[in-house]
Amino acid sequence: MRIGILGYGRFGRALGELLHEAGHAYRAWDPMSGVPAECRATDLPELAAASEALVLAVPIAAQAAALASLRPHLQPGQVVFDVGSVKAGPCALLDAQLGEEIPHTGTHPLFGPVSLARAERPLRVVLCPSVKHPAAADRVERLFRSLGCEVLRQSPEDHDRVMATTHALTFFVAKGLLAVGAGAELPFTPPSFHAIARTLESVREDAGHLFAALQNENPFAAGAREGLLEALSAIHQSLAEAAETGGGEQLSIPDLGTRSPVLQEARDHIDALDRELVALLARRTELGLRAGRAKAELGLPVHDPEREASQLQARRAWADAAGLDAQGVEEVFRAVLRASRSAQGR
Ligand SMILES: C=C(O[C@@H]1C=C(C(=O)O)C=C[C@H]1O)C(=O)O
Repeated sequence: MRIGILGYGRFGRALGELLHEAGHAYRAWDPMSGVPAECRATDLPELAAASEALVLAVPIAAQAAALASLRPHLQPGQVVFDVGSVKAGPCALLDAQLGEEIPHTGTHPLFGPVSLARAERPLRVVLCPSVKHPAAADRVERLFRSLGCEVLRQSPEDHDRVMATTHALTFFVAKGLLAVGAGAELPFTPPSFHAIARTLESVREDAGHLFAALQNENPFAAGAREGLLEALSAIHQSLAEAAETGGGEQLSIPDLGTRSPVLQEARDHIDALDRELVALLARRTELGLRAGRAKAELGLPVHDPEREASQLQARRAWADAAGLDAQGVEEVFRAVLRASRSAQGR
């Protein structure tokens, strides 16, 4: 399928790379940011004429204007979809501006430039079909599946309701934590903070317009924020009361039931950890394939003994620092490198 991307910001560019990796031809147009010459459309009419599917990858606040300027150049054989993080407004806009005539569907890819660069998997997409165009939803679903994505269908409202308490609240809490200095360089942090520290990092890296859109364009976000603030005040209040009365009953964490025996518990943790290791190996394989494609474009061979030697040296040093047997860790990485090379076809 020939794809046209309207809007070549951070997401448009990342989507273009994903399409390219999956072997799709795409072209892009953006009046603001520089599209590389090899995939740049001359102008909007030319982009529309050359594409079977058109992706609206502009900030939500700019969707109406972008769609209005695209509309005169669209044909009924094409399909249009947006990739915005909220769905009620954008899906209504697509329906209003494209109507019965131009097939369209709303989508929200649950990944972005940061998670794609880190080769995080699985890639998931929420698809909000227009009742007017069931076949368009099927076409766009097939396109995303061909990129290796899992596709989940939802109504725009159901999508936005879930996003209000997850996406919007995560950004809200992260903003608050950053505002009180939790994102600063700190001399030490406890393990319980590590997961949220990663969230702060990705929120900081996200485009500025995203925060406003998540909060203001999602019809359920304000209610979710109020609910969270009320819940936090109630906890704050009961902490203050407990401090006064010396009690702590209402603050005790739920009873987790009988603890599993030590061996079982250790094995459960080992299984969970190995599962994480396998997920990490999958990401590493993906990154190896990406490096392989980059080397192919540069005309370099897959096997790079110099790079491997320095990798093994660094990993031995990391093992030493962690109090592990350096030789054993080196053997693990030799196996990892062999698997990575063979995934790259060598
Ligand atoms: C991925 C690459 O290709 C090969 C595999 C490597 C790896 O998996 O880390 C490293 C060097 C190469 O022999 C690369 O060059 O970075």
